[in-house]
Amino acid sequence: METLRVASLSKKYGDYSAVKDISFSVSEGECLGILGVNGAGKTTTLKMIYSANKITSGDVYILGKNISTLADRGKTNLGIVAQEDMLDTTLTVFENLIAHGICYGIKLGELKARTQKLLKFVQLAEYANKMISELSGGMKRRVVLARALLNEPEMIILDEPTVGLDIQSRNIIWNKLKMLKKQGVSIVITSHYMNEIEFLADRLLIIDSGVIKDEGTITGLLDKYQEKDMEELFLRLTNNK
Ligand SMILES: Nc1ncnc2c1ncn2[C@@H]1O[C@H](COP(=O)(O)OP(=O)(O)OP(=O)(O)O)[C@@H](O)[C@H]1O
Repeated sequence: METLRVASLSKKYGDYSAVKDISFSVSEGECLGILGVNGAGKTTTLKMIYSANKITSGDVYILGKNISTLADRGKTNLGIVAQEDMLDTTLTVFENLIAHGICYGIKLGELKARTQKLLKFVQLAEYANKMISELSGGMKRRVVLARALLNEPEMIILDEPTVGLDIQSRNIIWNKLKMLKKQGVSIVITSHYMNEIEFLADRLLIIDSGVIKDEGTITGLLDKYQEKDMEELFLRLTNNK
């Protein structure tokens, strides 16, 4: 089943075209890795999918529904890990998740149970009552991942989820994402870490200057361009080689 379909999506900031007529789709339980140099248009694309950016033209369908027709756009089926953590530093870890869950209309009893389960899932159960300011960067990213999963989304969108994290924190996040994928959750992820993409992505979308340069499986693209690794492939498709 198709979880996400992006059709002829474009974004202009004033006269500048950041995303130009791109189309792709993601199936149930599939992970799509979006690669591109700084400024290629990855975040702009993701933000249009999760309704943080106004779409200039084109359509986004989540589980077959055009998001422009949804009253509460995209909220119901999406989990979002944006580049910025956007955690409330005046609240504890537990309170942050509860406040977020309330926004989704999850009943308090159920919300508390989910929060406890998710904090265990991201290995932060013992930090539940700590203030956000007492956490390391890696711990905060794990709280953001737990927060993204509170509404039990069918698709998670992650914009550079592990940037700056140590390998332990990265591994925790990667393994959790792999587990979710096995459970049928669809994932769209951007990253500058090729090993992250190699570990998680079933399919790649390489974008450059707002257009799709190519897409396919890692092995399919390596074969097509006769490159031996992802870095070489990436450099070739983004005109740096
Ligand atoms: N709010 C904005 N107003 C004007 N231009 C913007 C805005 N946001 C992004 N841009 C421009 O749009 C282009 C695409 O930016 P975007 O953030 O989507 O790139 P990206 O591929 O996510 O880059 P990075 O890897 O650095 O996160 C860039 O040229 C950027 O300067």
